[in-house]
Amino acid sequence: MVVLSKPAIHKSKHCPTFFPGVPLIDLSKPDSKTQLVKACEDFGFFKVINHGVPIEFIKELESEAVKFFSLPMSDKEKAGPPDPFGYGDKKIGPNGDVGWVEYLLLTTNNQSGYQKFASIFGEAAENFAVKKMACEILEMLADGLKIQPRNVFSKLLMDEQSDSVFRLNHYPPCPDFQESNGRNLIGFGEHTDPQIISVLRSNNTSGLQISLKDGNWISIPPDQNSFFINVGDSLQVMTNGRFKSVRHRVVANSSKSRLSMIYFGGPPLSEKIAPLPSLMEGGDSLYKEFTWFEYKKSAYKSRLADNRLGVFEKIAAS
Ligand SMILES: C=C1C[C@]23C[C@@]1(O)CC[C@H]2[C@@]12CC[C@H](O)[C@@](C)(C(=O)O1)[C@H]2[C@@H]3C(=O)O
Ligand SMILES: O=C(O)CCC(=O)C(=O)O
Ligand SMILES: [Fe+2]
Repeated sequence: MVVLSKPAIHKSKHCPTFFPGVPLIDLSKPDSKTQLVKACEDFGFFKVINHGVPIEFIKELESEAVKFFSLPMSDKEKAGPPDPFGYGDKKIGPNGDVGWVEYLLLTTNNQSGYQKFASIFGEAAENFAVKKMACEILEMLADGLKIQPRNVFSKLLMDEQSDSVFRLNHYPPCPDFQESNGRNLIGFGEHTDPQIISVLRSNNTSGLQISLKDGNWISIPPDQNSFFINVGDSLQVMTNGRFKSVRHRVVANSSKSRLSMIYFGGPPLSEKIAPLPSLMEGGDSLYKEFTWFEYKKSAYKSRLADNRLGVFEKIAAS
């Protein structure tokens, strides 16, 4: 990777330990919808097993990604810059955020100019079958919340105009960096995902951390056979704050590289993002009305760690 500027070194008061309490949900079990709702309320994050995505597809996609990131920089740069889609190195977003990461950002609706890469990864992403799984989870959540119709969330991802993104992140090992006294080199700085739902699969290298409601950071043990699900800002709004979009980050590893693949399921640009009427206690929305286009426009003016929903919150009357 070309060093452009120095990624942040994060000083945490406590060295994070692996947290045993992250909800593990077996999607084949009949009671999983209740557990899904609880996980979205308590953490905005959970791990799923028996997800139905063939492991061969995941492995195939992983080996394509390894091949891509092993290419000479001059070849990788042919797929860049990453605004809005393409190859990026260290710089994340347009507003000065940096991390110890290189990545490939792709649209899932094939309007990307990077056809060569879109065709390898775009098709693989479909085969990756994550969209189907994401929709199943969203339908189980609607059932768990007792909302009709059950495709109230999933139809947004199924829409032809769905503004979804597929991302491959590669965090090379950083051998010069000695982890000590709770200091971590940031691979991907803390943030929430703006979309409805994010589906993440990584290799067996650790690094992902989530923030609990009390603000403590916990490390998520990697599991290459499972998927990790994040509630995004849009789902927080649609549930009027009942589900929490999870703050998360990735810390770099001194000896092993981490490879992650994430599907960000988003709505069509014209979609109004607002609480579902049945979830508005006392009829009040916590948020001002906005479309996904307006939210994205505002998000792209923000820094990674910003609270992007803040400007759309209604100030509680005193
Ligand atoms: C700093 C930024 C990068 C980001 C767009 C943003 O302005 C704020 C949100 C960031 C994020 C986080 C989740 C996804 O990785 C991402 C693709 C997204 O939709 O929002 C990134 C954006 C990015 O890397 O371009
Ligand atoms: O790479 C990871 O494990 C997570 C990255 C992430 O949160 C993101 O790309 O939005
Ligand atoms: Fe994220």
